[in-house]
Amino acid sequence: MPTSAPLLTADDLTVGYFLAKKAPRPVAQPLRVALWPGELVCLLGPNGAGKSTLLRTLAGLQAPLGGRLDLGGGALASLSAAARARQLSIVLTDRVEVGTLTVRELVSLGRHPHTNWLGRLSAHDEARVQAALAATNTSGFAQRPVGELSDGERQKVLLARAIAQDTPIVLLDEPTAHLDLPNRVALMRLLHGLARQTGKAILLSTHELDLALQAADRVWLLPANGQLRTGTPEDLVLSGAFAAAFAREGLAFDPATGTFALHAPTGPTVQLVGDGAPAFWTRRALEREGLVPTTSPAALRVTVAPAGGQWTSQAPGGPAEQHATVEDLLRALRLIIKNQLPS
Ligand SMILES: Nc1ncnc2c1ncn2[C@@H]1O[C@H](COP(=O)(O)OP(=O)(O)OP(=O)(O)O)[C@@H](O)[C@H]1O
Repeated sequence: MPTSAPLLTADDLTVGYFLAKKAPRPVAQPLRVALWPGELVCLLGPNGAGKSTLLRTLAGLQAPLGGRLDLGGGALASLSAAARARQLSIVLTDRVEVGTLTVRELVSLGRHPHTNWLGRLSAHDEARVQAALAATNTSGFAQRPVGELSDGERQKVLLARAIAQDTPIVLLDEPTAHLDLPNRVALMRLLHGLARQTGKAILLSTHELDLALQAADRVWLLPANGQLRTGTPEDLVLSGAFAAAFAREGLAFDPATGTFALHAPTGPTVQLVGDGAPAFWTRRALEREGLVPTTSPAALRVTVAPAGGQWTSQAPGGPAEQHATVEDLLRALRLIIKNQLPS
């Protein structure tokens, strides 16, 4: 745990909605959390668990049903909108209507909480805008109208605006939603570096479980039962909390590989001999076939050459057969299973 003071604390905080006749409808159990400087925190949980509701509440856009929320040492509710905007920026998933603003103009709006009443940007403000455009790889279309951008481009521009706002706390609701895989990885790397280098606390909700487990310093795990758990990704995986939060019938999280099992085994066990990338990908192919790869001795054996490019299969009592591709190997295994390993 960092030694400095937290930037934001929530105590006994209940988030949710007031329904008809002011009846409160909490979407999570009362929670106690803190955001620390320099940490990238990923808020994970299944659909409808309450991630957006929690983010909006932490940003002061939605009143809590109960409890206490402090920002920068004082109650969040007591801060003016301008003071709050100097402490905290948020990017939501809602589509923002920006008229004919160009990318640069929209990102420049991020400096608004720091400018005087005329709203004129200083050289320092301009430099911040420029740096935010560069960091998010959006300088190339700075002069284009935001209305003409693709969803992924717009998402990066909104992040650029939040970075230009340069607040100690940054909250992002599903910032990876419209990005392709390389851009998702780049974004997580950017946010992790930003938190580390600038001491900001960055909290983002995401359904990118794999990326979040790799990048997050801390995970806030919000399961459907509304009981928030926090910890390092590793502690939450090893304790079983992560698997429990995403448990579904027939879907299991495998803590040994950090992935959800896509294929249910239906075939025999195969001893897989070999290591490195060739063995990893061979294992994936065997699992897709419904086989159960193991390192222990088994009647059926597959050996992967250390440099890849060559596989050997061997049925019980049969000769060893060479294969040049995974495709050939799988074809041979299907024949062996059909003819020599009757179920
Ligand atoms: N304005 C609203 N009034 C009442 N209930 C709402 C309102 N907005 C959302 N909810 C409910 O609050 C719960 C949490 O919704 P929320 O959008 O916070 O979940 P989420 O974890 O962000 O979901 P997702 O991963 O699908 O985006 C859901 O049951 C949702 O139906």
